[in-house]
Amino acid sequence: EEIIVRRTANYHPPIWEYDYVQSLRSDYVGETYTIKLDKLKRYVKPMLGKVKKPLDQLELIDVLQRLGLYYHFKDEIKRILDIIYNQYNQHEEWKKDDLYATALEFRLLRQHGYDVPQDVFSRFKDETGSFKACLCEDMKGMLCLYEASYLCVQGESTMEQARDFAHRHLGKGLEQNTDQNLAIEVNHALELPLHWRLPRLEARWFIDVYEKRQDMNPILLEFAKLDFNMVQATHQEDLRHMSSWWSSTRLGEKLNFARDRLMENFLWTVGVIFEPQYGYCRRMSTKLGSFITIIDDVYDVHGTMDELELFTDVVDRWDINAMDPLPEYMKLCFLALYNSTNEMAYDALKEHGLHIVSYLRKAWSDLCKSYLLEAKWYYSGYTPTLQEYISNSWISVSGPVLLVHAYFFVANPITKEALQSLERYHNIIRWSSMILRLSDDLGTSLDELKRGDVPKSIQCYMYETGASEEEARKHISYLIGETWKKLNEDGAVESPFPETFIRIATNLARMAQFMYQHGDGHGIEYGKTEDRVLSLLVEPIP
Ligand SMILES: CC1(C)[C@@H]2CC[C@@]1(C)[C@@H](OP(=O)([O-])OP(=O)([O-])[O-])C2
Ligand SMILES: [Mg+2]
Ligand SMILES: [Mg+2]
Ligand SMILES: [Mg+2]
Ligand SMILES: [Mg+2]
Ligand SMILES: [Mg+2]
Repeated sequence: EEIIVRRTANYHPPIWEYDYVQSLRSDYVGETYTIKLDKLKRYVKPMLGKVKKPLDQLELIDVLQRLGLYYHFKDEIKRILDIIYNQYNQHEEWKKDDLYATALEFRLLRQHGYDVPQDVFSRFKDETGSFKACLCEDMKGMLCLYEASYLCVQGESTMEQARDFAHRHLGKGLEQNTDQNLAIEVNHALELPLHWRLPRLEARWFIDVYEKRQDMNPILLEFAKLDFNMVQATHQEDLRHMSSWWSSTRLGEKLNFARDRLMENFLWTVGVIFEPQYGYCRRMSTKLGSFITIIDDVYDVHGTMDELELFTDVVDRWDINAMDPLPEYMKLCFLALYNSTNEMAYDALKEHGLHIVSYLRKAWSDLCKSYLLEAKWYYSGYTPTLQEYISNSWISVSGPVLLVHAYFFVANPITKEALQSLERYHNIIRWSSMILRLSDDLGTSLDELKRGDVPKSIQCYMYETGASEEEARKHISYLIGETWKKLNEDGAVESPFPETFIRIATNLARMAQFMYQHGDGHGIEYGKTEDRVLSLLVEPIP
C-alpha cells in the first residue's frame, strides 16, 4: 500500500459560528418600516423631476447612486441621462469651462453605457497638449476628473493623461489645506477609484460622508439609512438560510482539509448583487462559492494526481453511476454538487420551461479541467509562460462558473442569443474573470506558494522575464487596469445580456479587488473582512 503524503493548508476554522449566524436579527423588518420607507421614497422621487439644470440633475443622480438608492429610481435616472445625452453637443454653456461639471457628466454617461468622446476634455489642455496647470487649484474638479478617467477604454491617451495628472495633483493638494470633507473623499478615491468599488460597500461609507455635507438633504439621508438597514435585514435572512444549508451538507466537517467559509461565500454574493429582489441569486451563488472553495482545495491541497483525474472525469461525464471508483471525500463532494446543480436546473425548468443542465455541467467540467491542468503543472514542476497561465486561470478562478449560473438566476426572459454568448464565454465573462484571477493572485499567491501550489501570474512573469517580485506585482496591477478598459468597452456596447447581468459581471471584478485589497480576504477572515462583515451584515446604521 503506497503511503500518500498530502499537503495541508492549515486553514483556521470559521470565526463565524453557526449559532452566532442563526442568532443574527434586525429590527428593520415588517409593515411599519415598509410604510415608512414608501413615504420617504414618495418624498424623494419628485426631487428628480424638480431639478432642471443639468449639473443639479447629475449631482443628484451621483448622490442617489452612491447612497445605494439607484435601484429605486432606475427609470427616472435613465430618462434624465437620455435627455442630457441627446443634448450633448447643443447646450454646452453650463459645463463650458467647468472641469467638475464636464467630468461628472462624462463619468455618469459612460457608466450608463453612453458613448461620449474623451476629447470633451481637450478644452482643459494648454497649447503643449498638457492639462492646464491652473486646474490644480480646483480640487473638486480634479477629483471628478480622476474618477472619470477610470471609465476609459483602450487607446484613450487623454484619459490616461487625465488620470496621471489628477493623481499627481490630488496627492499634492492633500498636503495643502484642503477642506476636511473633501480631503476624506480624495483619500478614499486615491485608495481605490469609485468605478472599482462595490456599490453596497460604497453606500455604507458614503452615507456617513453625505451626512457631513453642508448641502445634505435630511430626508434623503433618512431614506438612505432606512433603506440600507432594511436591505441588511433581507441579507441576514438570506444568510441564515444558507448557513442552515451549509451545515446540513456537513461538508465543512467531512472535508476538514478545505476552507470552511460560509460567511465569506455569502459576503461575495452581497458584493456582486445587493438589491433585495435578487435573494435567489445570492442564495444559489452562496452554494456555488461553497462548492468552488472546497473543490479548489481538493485540487490545490488534498487530492493526489490519480484522484484528481478520476474526479475530473466523473464531473465531465456528469453521471452518478461513474462515482464508484471515487474516494469517500470525493463521493461526498460530487454527489452534493450534482444534487445542488440539478436542483438549480429544475428551478429553471419549472420557472422558465428551459432545460439548462448542459450549460451548468459544462461550466463545472471546464472548471475542473482547468484545475487538473494546474495540478499537472504543479506535480511536474512546470512553470508556464504568463500568457499560458492566464489562458487557463481566468477559468480556474471560477468566474465563468459563477457568471454562467448568475445569468440563469437573474435573466428574464432568457434569450437564445444570450445562451450562445454564454456557451462561448462572451468577452465580459472573460475580462471580469481575468480581473478576478489577477487580483486573487496578488492577494493569495504568497500563502499558496508556501504550502505548495501551481506558480501564479506573479511567479510566471518573474520566471519568464527575470523581473523582481515587486516589478511582477506592478505588472499584474497594470494588467488589471488594462483589462478594466476592455471590460468598460464590452460592458457598454450592445451586449446580448440584460443590464443586471452586466452589473453582476462588473461587480465580480470589483469583489476580487475588495477581497484582496489587504491580502487574502477569503482565506484569512480576521481584520478587514471581519470589519466588512460587521458593517455590511451585522450592524445597522444608527
Ligand atoms: C471564490 C474564489 C475567488 C475562487 C475560489 C475561492 C476563491 C476565494 C479563490 O480561492 P483561491 O484558492 O485563491 O483560488 P486559486 O488561486 O487556487 O485558483 C478562487
Ligand atoms: Mg447598483
Ligand atoms: Mg474545515
Ligand atoms: Mg486555491
Ligand atoms: Mg486553485
Ligand atoms: Mg489564489
